[in-house]
Amino acid sequence: MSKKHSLFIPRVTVIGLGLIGCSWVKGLRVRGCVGEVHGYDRNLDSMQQALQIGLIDDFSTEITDAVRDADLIIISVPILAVRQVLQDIAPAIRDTAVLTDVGSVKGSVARDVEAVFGADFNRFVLGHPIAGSERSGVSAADENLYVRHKVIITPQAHTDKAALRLVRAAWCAVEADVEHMTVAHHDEVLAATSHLPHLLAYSLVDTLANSHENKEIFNYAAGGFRDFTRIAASSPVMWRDIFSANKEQILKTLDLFQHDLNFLRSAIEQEDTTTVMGVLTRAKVARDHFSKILARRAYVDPMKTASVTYIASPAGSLSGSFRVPGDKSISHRSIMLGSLAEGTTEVSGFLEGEDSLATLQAFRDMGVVIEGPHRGRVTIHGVGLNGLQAPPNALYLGNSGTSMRLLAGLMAGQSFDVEMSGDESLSKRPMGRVADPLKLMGAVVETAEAGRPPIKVFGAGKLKGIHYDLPMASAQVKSCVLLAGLYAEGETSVTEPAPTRDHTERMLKGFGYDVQVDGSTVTLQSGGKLTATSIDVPADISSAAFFMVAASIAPDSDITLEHVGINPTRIGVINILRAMGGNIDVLNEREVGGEPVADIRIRSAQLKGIHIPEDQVPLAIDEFPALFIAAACAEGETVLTGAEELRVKESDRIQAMVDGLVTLGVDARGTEDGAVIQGKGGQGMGAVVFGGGEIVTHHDHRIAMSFAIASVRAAEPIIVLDCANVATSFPDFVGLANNAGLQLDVTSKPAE
Ligand SMILES: O=C(O)C1=C[C@@H](OP(=O)(O)O)[C@@H](O)[C@H](O)C1
Ligand SMILES: C=C(OP(=O)(O)O)C(=O)O
Repeated sequence: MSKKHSLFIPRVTVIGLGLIGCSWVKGLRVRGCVGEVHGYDRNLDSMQQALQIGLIDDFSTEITDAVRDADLIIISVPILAVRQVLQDIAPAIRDTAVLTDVGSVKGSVARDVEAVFGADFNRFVLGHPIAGSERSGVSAADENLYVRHKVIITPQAHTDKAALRLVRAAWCAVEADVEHMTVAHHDEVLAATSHLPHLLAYSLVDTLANSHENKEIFNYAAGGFRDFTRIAASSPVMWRDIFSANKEQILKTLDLFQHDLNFLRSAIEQEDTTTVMGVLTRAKVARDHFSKILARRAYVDPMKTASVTYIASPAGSLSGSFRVPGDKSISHRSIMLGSLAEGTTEVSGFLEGEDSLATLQAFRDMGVVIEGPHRGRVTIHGVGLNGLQAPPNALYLGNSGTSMRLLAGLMAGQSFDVEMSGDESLSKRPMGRVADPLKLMGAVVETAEAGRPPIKVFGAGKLKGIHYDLPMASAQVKSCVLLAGLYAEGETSVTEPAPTRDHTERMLKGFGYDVQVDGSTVTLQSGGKLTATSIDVPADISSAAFFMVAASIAPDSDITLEHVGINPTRIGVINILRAMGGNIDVLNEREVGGEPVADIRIRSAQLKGIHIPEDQVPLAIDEFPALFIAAACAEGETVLTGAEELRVKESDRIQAMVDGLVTLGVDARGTEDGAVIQGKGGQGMGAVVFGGGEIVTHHDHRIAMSFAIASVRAAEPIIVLDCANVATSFPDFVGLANNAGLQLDVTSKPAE
């Protein structure tokens, strides 16, 4: 869509009437930003055609005539023709004229400008639009070719500011996104992202065309060949010029590529399928990530997620028997221990949520070959306790506190340095709680201000085993210390103030590592090894909790949640709901890979308010947002105490829940370590509890899902804002919820 622009350039000359230059002037013209446009091309036909379609107002067969009056001269010719053009126009240009180009290599053009005009010529602004099309020439000119496409300008130290402003404005006027880079950086980046792929495409087509079986090859060349070589149909002159003008950078990236190609070749020759899988899986992940960026059109910052809103309309009862996704805590640990094991670990039921995928990616970044996930199946080619490699960049752990805290412990035992960062929410969460014990063990750890991420762990020297009394009931801190203990001299033990989830201890045992548990103290020695195993990840009781509460509070509901993990350190939600009068049956109890599992049947029940026993708090720590909704639907008051940890989760969950409840008309207030909620369920199961309203989730997945389920007792729709992070722990929450009987609509728009 074109919009009017305040820029006005009286006279523009475009030299070289190809797609790139013509689209720019057409865009300027359509938007009313130019007075007259003059054209010059070596080809008379092109000039006549451009005149005919009104793209230019006149043309000259003498290049000097074309530029004589121009305020802005756009040079859009093949790179190696630039110097001659500059020499030809030098005697004729006005001494206020601004010049610019659109070439794919900037270093060579900078050298041409200097050679022709001298080192202090400051009115040439080097530019390069990253846009194009298979079509070419005057007739293909498109006034919207640059809309929201990147244009890179590479100003030099001496470039005149006013000239720079003019060229920038001329690109912005055609709605391009202008970025600045140095000349050298531009040529390095483009060599890798554009020049090398073109070189390879031309070379492959040439190789195959020369082969004896070329007929055969081209007859069946529909798939990969076609996709890979599309760009070999581009202009040979243009690319000959680029390959020569950016020779050094292209050769550098080609050498790197050849080295890696040889590596892959020898892996195939030696039938080293793990190495081959490593290359393929890493490449696939990178390409998938890139596709997502492309899908949002390359101009959107990939770190910013789309904004997703749930519109939760009043719904009836819940029914059905279904399985929620895999346990997040166990999924994280399966990747960690599987990576550090000797041999190949097979995981099924893995949670394909963003948090556990962040852990998976971190280990890929450290050189572990991991296949999948595919329908919850993951194959991890363990590298042994000392087989991790330094990652090429900082590990990005998104929204996931578990990833960062557990990894901190493991990283302290490595011989390399690692930096770990996360999203806005994770960047606010306390990491001092893991840095402190690690420092006691001799690790060198740095955090940002006030113990927040990013966190740097330096692979300095030897760790020593310690005994650590946990200052808070945290499984993440406990696990961090134990995992560091795998690398620490002697014995490491941790005593917890209250039982917290024990998946690390159980899984270490499952991998054959000796772990002693004595009351509230866990002890291990270094020097052992992990042996690969199979892991069946049960459904996550924390995800099941939303349906346990929803089915309890929605009238006439009866659901069964299949294969749910009921580890005794996780069943607080069942105990609390039962204490409130919930109708919950735990069926078919069994043990799968060291973790107890059951099917859980939940039927509607009139709940009553209680004072939640403090010993249940760590056992239900992630379920409180959902339990607050249950409390609002209960008869009488519910009091929560001893739950100050809720204030340092993905959001301050006490505040976020209380605020949301108040918005929906419930009398609730936060206390330092909990909340007091006046239940509105006294009118019976059929009565509504919540009014409509707009809920601020602070991008916290559990706040979002909790208010979504509140709709089963709402009078009006509940609008739940910023729900994108539900994907961290519960992909397809909406699909499962709607199947069970909720009425959730989703609206999504890309990030601003
Ligand atoms: O160890 C784990 O997998 C987790 C421990 C808990 O955190 P804390 O250790 O901070 O209580 C929990 O809230 C988190 O969702 C997962
Ligand atoms: C607190 C949670 O996770 P984490 O600490 O891993 O971000 C959660 O999932 O509720």
